[in-house]
Amino acid sequence: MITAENLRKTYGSKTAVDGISFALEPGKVTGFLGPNGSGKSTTMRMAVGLDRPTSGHISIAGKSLAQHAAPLRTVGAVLDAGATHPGRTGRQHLRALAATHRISHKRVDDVIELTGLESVSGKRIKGYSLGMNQRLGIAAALLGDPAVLIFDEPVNGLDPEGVRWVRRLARDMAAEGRTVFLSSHLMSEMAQTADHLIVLGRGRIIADAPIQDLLEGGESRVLVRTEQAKDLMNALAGDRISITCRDAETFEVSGLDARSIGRRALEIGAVLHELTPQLTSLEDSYMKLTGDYVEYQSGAAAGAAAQAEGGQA
Ligand SMILES: Nc1ncnc2c1ncn2[C@@H]1O[C@H](COP(=O)(O)OP(=O)(O)OP(=O)(O)O)[C@@H](O)[C@H]1O
Repeated sequence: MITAENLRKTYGSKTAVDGISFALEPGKVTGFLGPNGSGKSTTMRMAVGLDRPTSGHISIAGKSLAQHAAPLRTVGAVLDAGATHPGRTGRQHLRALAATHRISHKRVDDVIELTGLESVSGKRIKGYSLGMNQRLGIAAALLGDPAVLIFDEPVNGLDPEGVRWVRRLARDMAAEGRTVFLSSHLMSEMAQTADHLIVLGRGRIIADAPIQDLLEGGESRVLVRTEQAKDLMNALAGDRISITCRDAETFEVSGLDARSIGRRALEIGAVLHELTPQLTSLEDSYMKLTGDYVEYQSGAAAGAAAQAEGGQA
């Protein structure tokens, strides 16, 4: 279990993390989402004691990591996959780490197998690809069989098979009762992995909710296609109902469900060719949530965020 209370970190005049509080539950994958520069890495570094909070606390199982006798057995973290000795082989690197915690060679072999590094574990790390390095970082994190896993952008640099592997690993680890905390700046990565999301924007929490709630919190829209579009739009117009015309026969309605629209169409004798609820995608919810919090926005992203913010009007 990871708990943050009024956690704050400033670098000079820059506030990286602005007084955040959260509690992560075991048995769940919690996604830590936010645009670049929103404070995710800083929070994770403080969780594992690589950075000190300016104020507030972050603890693991009730204690700061420094207070735990065997950190590798408490938390497995992948924060910087490049932090290895390039002249060592993968196996030597893992054995050196294992030695600091009296972890057996057998366990080293187990994590090499678990992370699919058997064929390269005897090779020097300097020849590893980004994906192999990422797997090695994960192998190191798993060495002490910890109850808490913290991975910062774990799928960066992985090929599609590697991405799927990390997702499955995260889910399996949570299913075994561990607390799994994964960061990403992409909602699409989290949608398939996380049970719960904490969304950061400029150092503050802008959402802390089960994924399902974020989906349901979005505005629902229904796509309608009929030859009598004009008549049906007139019949549907009302308070808190917004209608956006797509073409002569197609429009989108928000504020009414498909059943009510179908009934109204029957009343005025309009023949419907299509009546499709548009599911709010997690990506839409995320853009809507973070649109105002992005530090540097490209033209296209700025436009999309503004559109998500302003609805369909
Ligand atoms: N050592 C540092 N010195 C000065 N500023 C820093 C330092 N570390 C982070 N920052 C700043 O703090 C803010 C938060 O950075 P952080 O790396 O935690 O964000 P992030 O959400 O992890 O982003 P990314 O996905 O780009 O890694 C950024 O504006 C960053 O420039």
